[in-house]
Amino acid sequence: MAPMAAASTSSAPALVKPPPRLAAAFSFSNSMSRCISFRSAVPVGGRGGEWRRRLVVVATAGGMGAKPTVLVAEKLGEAGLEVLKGFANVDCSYNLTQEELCTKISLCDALIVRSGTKVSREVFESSGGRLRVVGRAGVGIDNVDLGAATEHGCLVVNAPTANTVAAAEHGIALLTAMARNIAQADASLKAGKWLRSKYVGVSLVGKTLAVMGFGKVGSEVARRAKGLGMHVIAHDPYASADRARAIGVDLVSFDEAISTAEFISLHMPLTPSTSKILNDEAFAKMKTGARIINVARGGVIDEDALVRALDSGKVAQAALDVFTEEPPAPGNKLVLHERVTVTPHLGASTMEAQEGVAIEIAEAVIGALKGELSSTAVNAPMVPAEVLSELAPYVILAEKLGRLAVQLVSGGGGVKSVKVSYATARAPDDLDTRLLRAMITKGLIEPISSVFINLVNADFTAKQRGVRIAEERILLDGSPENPLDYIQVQIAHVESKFASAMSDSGEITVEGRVMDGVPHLTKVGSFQVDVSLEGSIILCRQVDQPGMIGRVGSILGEQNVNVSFMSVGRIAPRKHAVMAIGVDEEPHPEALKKIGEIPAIEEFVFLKL
Ligand SMILES: NC(=O)c1ccc[n+]([C@@H]2O[C@H](COP(=O)([O-])OP(=O)(O)OC[C@H]3O[C@@H](n4cnc5c(N)ncnc54)[C@H](O)[C@@H]3O)[C@@H](O)[C@H]2O)c1
Ligand SMILES: O=C(O)[C@H](O)COP(=O)(O)O
Repeated sequence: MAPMAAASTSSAPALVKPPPRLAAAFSFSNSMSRCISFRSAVPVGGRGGEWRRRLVVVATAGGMGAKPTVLVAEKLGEAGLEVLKGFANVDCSYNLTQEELCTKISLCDALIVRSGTKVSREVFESSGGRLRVVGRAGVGIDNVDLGAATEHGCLVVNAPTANTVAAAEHGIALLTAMARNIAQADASLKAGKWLRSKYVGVSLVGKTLAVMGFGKVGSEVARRAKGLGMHVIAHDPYASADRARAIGVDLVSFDEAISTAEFISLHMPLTPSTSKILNDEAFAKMKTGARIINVARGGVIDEDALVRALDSGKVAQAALDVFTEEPPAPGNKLVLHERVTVTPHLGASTMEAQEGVAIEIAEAVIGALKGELSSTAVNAPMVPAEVLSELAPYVILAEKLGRLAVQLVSGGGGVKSVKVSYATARAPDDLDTRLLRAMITKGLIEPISSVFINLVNADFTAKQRGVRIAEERILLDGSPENPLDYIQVQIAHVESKFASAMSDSGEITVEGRVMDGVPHLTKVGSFQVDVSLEGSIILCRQVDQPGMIGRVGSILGEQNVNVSFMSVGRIAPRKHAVMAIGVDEEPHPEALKKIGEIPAIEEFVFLKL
């Protein structure tokens, strides 16, 4: 047992023993059966302890240190597969039915898909919690149930850039092919006909193209169309006018775009607000003889309305790479329509794009499996690596304060109103608290539930459980060198099993700081303490008198419980004091009982960190 000498009572908290090396974790897993833990904060020496990110694959279903398993459910470029194989067991199983996918998924840590696999709620439910990452080898994530992914704490990453040019080139290919009836003329000639007058086309130069969705693909299409001599306008409620102006494009309203253009090219994502955005009403506003190109998603067009517009002559032609149902059912009227040019979702299908996408998604999935926060995360905030590294010890502090606070609640389940205060000299823009909030949530909820919490599902889970977490910043004068001075967590409208943890205003209150890179508990209720946050903690309120530290220490010593820290905070000499004792092992209930029987001890609580 560690000696307990030199502990003292004073109004300033006394530090008895320096903390041993700390290695707490921001974990993407809640149990050793899950594949990753991001053990993020290991002081590696140097002044004040330098924090370095350390990524540890802790376990898979195959046991500690076993490789994770990645299911690749659609064809992926070889280069990406090679990258994956260097890190994981890779199971390439294409054309799975939903049932087969649901069966396989419980054995997989990651899943990689393109647009042809529906990653439904059922898939997440069937994974039994093992699936940590879904990688979408492409842009559109409308085939992934993001809500279900988030609820299951599963990160979704995509590969948003590698197929941009391919999609833009395909858009231009469809535009030019449609204008000159290439597909129809080709089919006709192959059928032995020579119909020169039937396939007279229309010119592009000087015509107006409306680009609907001025993102990555849309802007590349616009750039290329300008090269063809077209007048390009765009509609995108979220795009920057400066960026559009830089390539000579005017941003206009939806109605202006569709009513003034001869060609309308769709480049927005499929979302509830873009679903069937081209419908009867929109077609009615178009110029007669308008031409439509869609390399975005089939669902942004009301396909029945487009058939009607084609049949009435309102729309002269359409060129479609994407369909509401893929593959379209046999007999689909658009596919068979004489004035519609179709391709089977080939926008991203160039050799170059597929290799690029495969590498991009392989790297994103491996990063996510290692616990790194991804720059292409779709359902989690992106936290830059340098911010993460700086926040690492505060991340641990945040989780432990949450854990302590909830264990102080009698009953635990009634936590509804939490206030987190960040005392900082930094301006709000220089302190991103999302990660800290997520970790406090993890600390608050995990001890009282079977849910595991990570950055993906923290806010969702808190909301679902009716836990309201209000954040406030206490702006301090001084140097903003460190991100935070202290974090305080308060739980309101609850009773505490340790009455001294209640602040004067009636909330359970715990406060902590990072000292020399190590998280410390520095306040409980209105008592100041100082105990390094590791192992477990015993908090005792006692009548402040000599010999208390020795008595408690001897009881723990008899039980071979190692004391790592002791500190005492008191209100005034010989009145009440709160003693915080850090212990490496969980004391036997008998020892706790004996501590409780010391006459001067008024209350005590044992808390696991
Ligand atoms: N056919 C293919 O193989 C293929 C290949 C790549 C991308 N895509 C699809 O193309 C689309 C665009 O991809 P991207 O990489 O350019 O995405 P992006 O996110 O860079 O761009 C989408 C743009 O749409 C805008 N937008 C959102 N709602 C809108 C609305 N109601 N009206 C107008 N604009 C709106 C956004 O502000 C954004 O600028 C996606 O649907 C993607 O899935 C298809
Ligand atoms: O959204 C995308 O990236 C494209 O639609 C490509 O889809 P694919 O990967 O199925 O070709």
